[in-house]
Amino acid sequence: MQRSEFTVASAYVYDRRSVARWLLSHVTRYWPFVLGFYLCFITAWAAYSGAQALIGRAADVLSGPPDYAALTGLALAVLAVMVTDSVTALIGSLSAENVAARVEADVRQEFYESLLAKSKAFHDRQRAGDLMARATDDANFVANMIVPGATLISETVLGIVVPLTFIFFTEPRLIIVPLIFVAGYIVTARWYLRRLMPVIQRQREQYGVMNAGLEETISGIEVVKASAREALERSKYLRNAQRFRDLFVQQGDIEARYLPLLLFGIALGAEFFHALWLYSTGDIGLGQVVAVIGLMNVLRFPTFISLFAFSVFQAGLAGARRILAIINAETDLDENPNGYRAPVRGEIEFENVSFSFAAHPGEAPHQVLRDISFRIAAGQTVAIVGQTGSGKSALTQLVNRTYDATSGRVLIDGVDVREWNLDALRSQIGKIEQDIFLFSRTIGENIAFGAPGATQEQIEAAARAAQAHEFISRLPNGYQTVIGERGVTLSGGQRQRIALARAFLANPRILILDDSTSAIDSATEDEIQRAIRQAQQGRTVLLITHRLAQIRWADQILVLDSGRLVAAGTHEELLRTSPHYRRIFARYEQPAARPTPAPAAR
Ligand SMILES: Nc1ncnc2c1ncn2[C@@H]1O[C@H](COP(=O)(O)OP(=O)(O)OP(=O)(O)O)[C@@H](O)[C@H]1O
Repeated sequence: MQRSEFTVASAYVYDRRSVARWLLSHVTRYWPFVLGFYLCFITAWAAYSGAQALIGRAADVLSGPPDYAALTGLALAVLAVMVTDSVTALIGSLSAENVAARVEADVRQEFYESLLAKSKAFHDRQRAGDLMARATDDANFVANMIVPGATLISETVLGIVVPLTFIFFTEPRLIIVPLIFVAGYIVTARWYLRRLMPVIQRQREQYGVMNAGLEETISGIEVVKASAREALERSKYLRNAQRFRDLFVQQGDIEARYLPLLLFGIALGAEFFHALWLYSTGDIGLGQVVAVIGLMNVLRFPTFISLFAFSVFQAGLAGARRILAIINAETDLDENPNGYRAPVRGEIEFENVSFSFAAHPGEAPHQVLRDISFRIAAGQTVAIVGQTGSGKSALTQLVNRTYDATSGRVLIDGVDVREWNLDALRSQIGKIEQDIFLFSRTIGENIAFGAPGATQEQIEAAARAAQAHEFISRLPNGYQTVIGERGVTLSGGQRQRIALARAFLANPRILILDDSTSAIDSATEDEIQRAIRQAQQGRTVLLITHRLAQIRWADQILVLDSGRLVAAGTHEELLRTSPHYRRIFARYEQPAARPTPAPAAR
């Protein structure tokens, strides 16, 4: 069974063992519509071919003595079958459209849920723009694969089989040429598809690459502008767009060599010749000649349209392959639905923990944490210090299972984090990241992100505790102010206070604060420090910070150096015993020459 960090109990189960099975399981979910489509289209093609046979019979009547009653009957019959053809084709199309629209929506939903279920390590390896291309464009191609792709292919098959059946019953000998044509058609169409498929697959991939580049440039537009890299980014995009265009030109080249149309022309001529020869020997009448040529002409549409239908179908198949590859991609963690659930007390223990980020294929894994052991009692505040890149963030990411330790154990309240139910564990651990992410929703919704049922009073109380209420109240719409894309309309300090309010409201038993007071002025810092001190009450806090005042308050300080825990203790102890700490302390002290707020009594 596939691992997953998130599952929807009521989700429909699709067969994901291969692309064909997956698509089939999506389509057959709506089998009554599929059945409706086929019944309608078989009727429509039978009616259309039947009309040709009736016209042939009319030609027979016309070549004999005048029989107006028979001609009127035949004309009415042609009218009736053509109306039947139109009505059933219409109902059939509606059924097919219904299936396509539903499958497209289902595929997107399934893809989205699978993305939510993947681990952070999986997302580290993916480019957001490429995932978006799969969710939007590829899902759309899957729908196109059904309408017009599969419907036109079905029409192609019906549009060949039905007229051939009518030809056989008109005159069995006249089936020879159409059968040779069908054999030639199958061989040439297969050859065409084999050439087309790799080009279309590359097209889909290239679209993902192009989209990923676009997404990166837009997300990093500030860096692009600050570095005056517009021209370079433009030429990179142009190269990607040209590669995409070239693949379409290549597709056009393959399509231009579509041989079945040429075969059809030859077959029509040969069949006409054969029919006339049988007519000249008196084996068949004029009506049969007219009917058979009419039926042969019916083959023209399916032969022609299959060129387009195959391309659309192949593009859908390539899109489906790309979507299913992500859905089926192995993820590292599992939500452990039957795992341990309990209110967290807040005790954290690392037992000989080592950790490496998953390496790219062919690369040696880069060990970030090495053989780390320590114990934090519930309710303690622990500062983690060390040079940049020493593994401070990585260490905290093992606590809430953003990643799993490569070896050793991380225990919360004496239970290995891997044995915890993932939801129970994560919902009780709050984190304020270095780079605070705010959603383009109202400030109130952002604060209530971890506690969706919170009332306005609770949201405001949390904002007050985080020293954020005042600035929020000054905003034009207060708590209803919608934050711009990626929170750009707020300053760094304001964002940090919103993140703190979010943490207050979620009220986690363990709180991780990653460098959360960097780059703010001292007045704001003072407010934030007050908020942080409040946040520390009654919970275990892991603090990654360069602020000496905060480090001094800590019950315990962990000193990391290149992924190793080189010292642990209180500020005074470490000053006496750890040269590493003294060095870090000295470095932190210099930029802190400006007044830092006095540590509050704890
Ligand atoms: N997603 C990732 N994939 C691979 N390597 C990573 C990833 N994130 C961080 N690293 C690497 O892991 C090492 C430790 O990073 P980490 O962010 O834990 O350091 P840090 O001590 O928190 O640094 P800083 O103080 O600069 O935030 C670094 O060498 C970094 O390059």
